[in-house]
Amino acid sequence: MSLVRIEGVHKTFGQHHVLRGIDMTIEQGEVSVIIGPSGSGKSTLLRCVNKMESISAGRVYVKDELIGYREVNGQLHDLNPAEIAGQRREIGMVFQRFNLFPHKTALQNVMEAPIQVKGTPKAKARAKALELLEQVGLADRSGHYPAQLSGGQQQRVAIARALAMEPELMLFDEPTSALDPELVGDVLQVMKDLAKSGMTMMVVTHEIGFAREVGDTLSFMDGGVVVESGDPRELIANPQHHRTKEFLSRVL
Ligand SMILES: Nc1ncnc2c1ncn2[C@@H]1O[C@H](COP(=O)(O)OP(=O)(O)OP(=O)(O)O)[C@@H](O)[C@H]1O
Repeated sequence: MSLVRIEGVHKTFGQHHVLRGIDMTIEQGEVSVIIGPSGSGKSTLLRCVNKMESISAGRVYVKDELIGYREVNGQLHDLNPAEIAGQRREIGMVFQRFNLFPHKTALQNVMEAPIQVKGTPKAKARAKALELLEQVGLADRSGHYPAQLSGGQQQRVAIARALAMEPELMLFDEPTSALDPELVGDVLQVMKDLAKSGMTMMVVTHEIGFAREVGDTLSFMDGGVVVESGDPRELIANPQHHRTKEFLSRVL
């Protein structure tokens, strides 16, 4: 069974048809990397997967559960916010900007959601958060506030924070784009380790090296469609579509 099924997804913002029929499946443990030019709809697609955006047509299923909607006689009805929040517990998201709580330490940032959302006892949430901070290489920074951490360290806290909810699926939206170049490697390493541990991941990135090395599937999006997808190494070495070729020649 595919963990994620994206079926015929369209998204319009007013007159602007941003997603024009996206079909994609992601298997358990798969790392699905999405590349494409600015404005091609990559972020919008990720945001449709966890219902941060409503979709205009189509369906998204995670673990066979329709995300964001209830289907009655072929018609989709919005789930209520509590139901959507319940589904989002299964889907961690890491953004370009880390958006940590500035007045909370790294440890408090990571502990927060399990306590607030899942009612996890504080001691248990703390122990798990410390474990996760160690996993992302920040065991010695647990008492630091975001302003005392580099961008790369903040992003690793953000990853630990998402993992604290024990998600089935992790969405990464250009997680290294806002970082100074020398900080990118540490964040990518954490993502690589996560991939190795078997996490299912959808990753929007401009890091072609990451796509080649870590991705199981690479999809090239342009103009709101998936122009081509396949094995990352093959697709990068031998793109079939002229739009993919043109894009890769600019970024490689
Ligand atoms: N909330 C919104 N309202 C109106 N238009 C939007 C909204 N969000 C995105 N768009 C538009 O949808 C298009 C696709 O945006 P999206 O952010 O998904 O692209 P992207 O491929 O992720 O680009 P980038 O690589 O620059 O992040 C853009 O033209 C953008 O202006």
